[in-house]
Amino acid sequence: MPTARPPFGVLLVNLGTPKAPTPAAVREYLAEFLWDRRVVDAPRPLWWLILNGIILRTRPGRVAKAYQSVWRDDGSPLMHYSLAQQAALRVELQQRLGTDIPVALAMTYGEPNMEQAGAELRKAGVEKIVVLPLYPQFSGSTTGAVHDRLAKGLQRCPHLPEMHWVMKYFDHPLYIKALGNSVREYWAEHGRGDRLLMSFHGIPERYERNGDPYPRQCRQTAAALAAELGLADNQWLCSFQSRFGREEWVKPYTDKTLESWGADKIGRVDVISPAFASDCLETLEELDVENRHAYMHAGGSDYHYIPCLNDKPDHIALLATLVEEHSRGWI
Ligand SMILES: C=CC1=C(C)c2cc3[nH]c(cc4nc(cc5[nH]c(cc1n2)c(C)c5CCC(=O)O)C(CCC(=O)O)=C4C)c(C)c3C=C
Ligand SMILES: [Fe+2]
Ligand SMILES: [Fe+2]
Repeated sequence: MPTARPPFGVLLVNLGTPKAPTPAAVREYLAEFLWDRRVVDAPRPLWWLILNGIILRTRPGRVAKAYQSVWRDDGSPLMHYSLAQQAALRVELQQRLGTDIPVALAMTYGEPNMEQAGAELRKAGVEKIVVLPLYPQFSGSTTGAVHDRLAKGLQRCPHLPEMHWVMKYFDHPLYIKALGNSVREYWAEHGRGDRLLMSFHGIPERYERNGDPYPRQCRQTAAALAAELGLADNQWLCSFQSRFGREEWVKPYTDKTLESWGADKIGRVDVISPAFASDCLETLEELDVENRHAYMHAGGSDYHYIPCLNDKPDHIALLATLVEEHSRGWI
C-alpha cells in the first residue's frame, strides 16, 4: 500500500554558522556570507579586493577565538538551538494536527543547505511548504537572502512546490507575549534591573534609507515589549549592535549606549536581544561578554543578559501557530 503524503512540510531557515571554531572554518563561512549582495551591496570588483585582500586575511583569526569562547560540546550554539527548534516544532505540530508534518532545517550559508533540506522534504513526499525564516523582523539582508538562496536551490526543479512564506512576525501577539514571559521569568529568578536595553542586530543606515523595513519593525517590537511589561519611557531603550565596516549603521549603537549608561551610573541594566530566535555568537559573546565588559569598564555596576527564546515552550508554540496560520486550507 502506498504511504500517504503529508499534507505539507515546513522549511525552517536560519543564517548558518561555521562548522568549527577554527580560522579555516570561519574563513569559509565568512567568504560565502559576506559575498552575498544582500548582506554587503558594495560594487563587486572593489568588494572582492577588500574581502579577499583584507577581511578574509584578518577577521577569521579574531572571530574564531570569539566562537571558541561560546562553542558547545555539540557544536555552534546557533546550530544547537536550531536543531532543538526543529525537533520540538515537529512534536508540537504532531500534537496539534494529529499527523506527522516533516520539518526540515536549512541554513542560508553553509550546511544543511537549501538543496539538502529540499531533498529531505521531497523524500518525505512533501508538495506544499511553509517557509519559516527564523527572523522576526524582515530585512533584505536576512529574509531577503533566504528568498534568493531558496530560489537558487529550486532553479533546476521541474515542478515547484507550493510555498507560503512567513515574511515577518515582529508584532505577532504570541511573539510579544513569549518575549514578555521570558523577561518576567528572568526577573522572578534574578531580580529586576533599573533599565531594559533591547539590542537588535544592526544594518547600515543606507539600507533603511533604501527601503529596508527592518529598523522600523525592530522599534515596533521594542515598543510592544515595553508595553507588554508596563515599562515607562525612561525604563527601556531600543538599540542596534554588531556594526561592520566604516559606514554609519542604524542608531543608537548598543556599545555606545552601554558606555554612556555605565558612566551615568544608572545601576543595573538588563539586556535582551529580540532579533535573534536563538542564542548565537552575537548574543553569547558580543552581548554577554564584550558589551558587559564595556558597561562595567565605563563604571556600570551590574549587567544581566536575558537569553533568547531558543527552544522555550512558548517560542515553539508561536512557531507552530505561525505554521498553522500559513497552512490554512492545506489540511
Ligand atoms: C556585513 C554586514 C552584515 C549585515 C547587514 C548583517 C545583518 C544581519 N545579521 C543577522 C544575524 C546574525 N549575524 C551573525 C553574525 C554576523 N553578521 C555579520 C555581518 C552582517 N550581518 C558578520 C560578519 C557575522 C559573523 C561574525 C563576525 O564576523 O563578526 C549571526 C551569528 C552567527 C553565528 O554563527 O552565531 C547572526 C544570527 C541579522 C538578524 C541581520 C539583519 C537584520
Ligand atoms: Fe549579521
Ligand atoms: Fe558581532
